[in-house]
Amino acid sequence: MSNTLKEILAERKKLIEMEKRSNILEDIRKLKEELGVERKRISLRKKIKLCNDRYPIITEIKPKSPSKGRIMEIKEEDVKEIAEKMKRGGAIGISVLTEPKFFGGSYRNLVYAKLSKLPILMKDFVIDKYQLDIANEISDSVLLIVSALKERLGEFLDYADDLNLEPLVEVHNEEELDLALDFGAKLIGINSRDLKTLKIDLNTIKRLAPLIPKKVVKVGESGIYKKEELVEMFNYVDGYLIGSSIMESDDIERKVKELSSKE
Ligand SMILES: O=C(O)c1ccccc1NCC(=O)[C@H](O)[C@H](O)COP(=O)(O)O
Repeated sequence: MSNTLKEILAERKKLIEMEKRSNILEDIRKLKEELGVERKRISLRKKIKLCNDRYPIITEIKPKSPSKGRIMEIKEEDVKEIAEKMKRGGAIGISVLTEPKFFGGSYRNLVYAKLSKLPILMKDFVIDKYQLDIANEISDSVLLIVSALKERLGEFLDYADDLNLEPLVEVHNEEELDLALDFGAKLIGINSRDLKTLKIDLNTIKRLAPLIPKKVVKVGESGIYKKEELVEMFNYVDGYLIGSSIMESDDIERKVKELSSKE
């Protein structure tokens, strides 16, 4: 495991303990009530399958990252407008980074993003079931990273199932993919970013996607800047998750439109 991922997971563990003590669940419930947000679930998997008129992309609210540093200075109230721009641009879902230290995210951002009424993916380093309880309050889907959970993936999938939360199971190599398939994942994300080296290689998607049965919905993740790259990736996957290039753009709505459009 890389030092970065090791560091992220160690920090996450400490923060989760603090979150448990600060009763973040109650805070989320209050904010939902204040903003009038309902918990009505929408399936990302279904949205991807039903999208024919444009490329199904999930856009990510990503304020900073280990590979890029600060991408955008965001206050939580800005999240509503960013999500609206993404929706107007044609995004079929929104991924919200909730890890605070390395990605500048927050759980409260999930509530603001949900105002868009698009399916929301809670994107974090989930290692404690308490994080699924938080996702259950407001999110539609939740990311489960195989390299972070390993054999514990099964129990997290079962718990997500109990909560009726849709898991997006992230893999980066054949071994992780086998584990995801053995545990019956129905929505699989192939991350082109190696979390050990942080390097992007879109060939990872080309290599792994054909190994996934047709009934499983495949989502490519990371590293897309140009439309040509995205169009090529759609020969392999059913949906794509894009963060940095959209967040870095001067005009989020236009960038999402440009990427998602089939014209
Ligand atoms: O983005 C990073 O630097 C990073 C570092 C360590 C672990 C995970 C990381 N990113 C998480 C993601 O997978 C991306 O946020 C997501 O797929 C979007 O990627 P991109 O379009 O390249 O921003």
